[in-house]
Amino acid sequence: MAHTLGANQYGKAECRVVRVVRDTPRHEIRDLNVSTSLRGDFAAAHVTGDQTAVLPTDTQKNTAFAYAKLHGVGSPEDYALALGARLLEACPAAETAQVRVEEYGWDRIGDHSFVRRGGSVRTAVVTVGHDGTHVVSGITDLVLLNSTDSEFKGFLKDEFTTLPETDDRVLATSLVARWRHASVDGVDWNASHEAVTATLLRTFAGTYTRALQEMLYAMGSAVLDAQPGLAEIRFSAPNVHHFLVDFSDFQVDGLSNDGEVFVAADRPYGLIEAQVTRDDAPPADDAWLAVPGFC
Ligand SMILES: O=c1[nH]c(=O)c2[nH]c(=O)[nH]c2[nH]1
Repeated sequence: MAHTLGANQYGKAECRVVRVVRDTPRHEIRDLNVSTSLRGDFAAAHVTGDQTAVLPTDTQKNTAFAYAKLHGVGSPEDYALALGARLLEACPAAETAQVRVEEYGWDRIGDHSFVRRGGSVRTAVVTVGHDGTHVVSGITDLVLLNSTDSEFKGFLKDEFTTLPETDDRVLATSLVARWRHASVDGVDWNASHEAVTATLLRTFAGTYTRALQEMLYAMGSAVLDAQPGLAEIRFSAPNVHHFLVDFSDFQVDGLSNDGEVFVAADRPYGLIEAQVTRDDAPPADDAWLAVPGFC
């Protein structure tokens, strides 16, 4: 039966490009989800299998990361214009190069610390019983990032360990934190929630850590120190890995990556969970019953 190749395009979808500008101690970040598509005369690739005209999607991805450094990300439009022009030039069979960008906004909470704009959700779990009432307040999807002051080294190694040690990495998490009130009498719930959240942010921004584990304990300790009315706090913290993109194999003179361009990976992720409890905390009874997502 006769048939004809119709519309086609190809590219790399959802490159999670994170650009850190760290020329001064006050870092900037731009966080993008970048997709590229080339359209043009790619009939041979489909019909005869001849890939001569095809600029690999892998190359398109590499270019997206390299351009975050070479051109920078002043704005998504400006970056996309530069990347699109480069892809069109690099692939003669292409008639158009489309670059689609989603940018995630971050608010500053320190010189090198940021909280993702607008995503977090306040939670409350109240258990009313004949023998007592418990309130567990919390926050989910609190996305935090430190662009320095984080290391991970000195860890246990075996024959399957390949992770390089690092004394300067991006530390990012989408935090779930829940805290149990020791008493429910006379608590200003809104003020309490605001104060705990502020302590979490301030501690995340102000603490040099050697692991996410150390950060959770620091945040938990700071919250219990500042809020005598709390009995305990529990955390579930995915380690949102930001891998330094390796530019060393690119044939571009002087292109280095000194902690400036990262790929934000979504899966798999480390999942670090911890509880910090005041020594004289009243018993939790069934305050945590059916509260999901904790160790
Ligand atoms: O903060 C971290 N804690 C870990 O336990 C761990 N494991 C790992 O591979 N990276 C990290 N980072």
